[in-house]
Amino acid sequence: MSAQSNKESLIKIENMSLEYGESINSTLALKNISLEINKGEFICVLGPSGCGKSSLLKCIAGYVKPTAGRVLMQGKEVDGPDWHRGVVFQSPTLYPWMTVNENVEFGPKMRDLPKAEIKEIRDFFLDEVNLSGFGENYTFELSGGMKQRVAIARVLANYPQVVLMDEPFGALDALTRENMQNLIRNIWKENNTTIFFITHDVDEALLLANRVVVMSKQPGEIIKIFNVDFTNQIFEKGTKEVIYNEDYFEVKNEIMDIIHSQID
Ligand SMILES: Nc1ncnc2c1ncn2[C@@H]1O[C@H](COP(=O)(O)OP(=O)(O)OP(=O)(O)O)[C@@H](O)[C@H]1O
Repeated sequence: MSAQSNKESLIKIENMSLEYGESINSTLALKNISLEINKGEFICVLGPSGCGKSSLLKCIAGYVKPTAGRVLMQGKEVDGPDWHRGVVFQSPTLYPWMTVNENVEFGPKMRDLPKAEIKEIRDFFLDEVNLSGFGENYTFELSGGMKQRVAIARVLANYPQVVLMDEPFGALDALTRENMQNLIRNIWKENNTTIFFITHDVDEALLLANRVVVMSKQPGEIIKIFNVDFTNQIFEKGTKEVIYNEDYFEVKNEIMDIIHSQID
């Protein structure tokens, strides 16, 4: 069964607007956003630079409070950060004085889990991100892609209900980026994770998401939501065949047209 046919609501954004600052110096970043994120979905958000994508993610994470409207998670209003909503940023935020093992263990330790369980969780997720064998390394000894994989393992080790990713692969070279896309797609599929993922890259969105949300220029509003299935097709056929199919180009062109119409 695809994630689309299994609709159990996890996050509900209701008529949300966000204004930074006050009076003449204020910036309206988001306007009237309504969106439902269902369990097991992989949602990618696209839009022109400065349209409010990161602001939207921060509101869902609970880092920023909307000026109007609200964000609900399983019916309860989000009123601050919480490990149920794990966040992965473009630059991995790891503790440089800790080893890879210690970084991944951090969340489960904070939750006072038994030692054996912490070790089990750590080993499981380091294996998921193909970093078994690097546990004793310090993070400064790793490449950019490896650091980002540690950051993903560290978030997943908390078993969050949703993983919020803000251009997580934006700073990586093209090959590492493709590997990371394959990795996150596999993690999503294997663990039935819910992922909310911001990107500038239309191909990245189409190759990962079940739904692609396209936003307007600032103040960010949702212009259109595309239901797509290329990510599932990749499991069956392989990346290249999907990219070169007609449906793919049709959706890609429509999204590009919308984004271009929003750039002055
Ligand atoms: N803390 C803040 N204080 C004031 N204005 C802010 C703040 N954070 C963001 N903004 C403004 O809000 C608008 C949306 O910013 P945001 O970073 O959410 O957009 P974005 O779509 O993620 O941008 P990009 O694609 O360039 O990363 C921009 O005009 C930005 O300058």
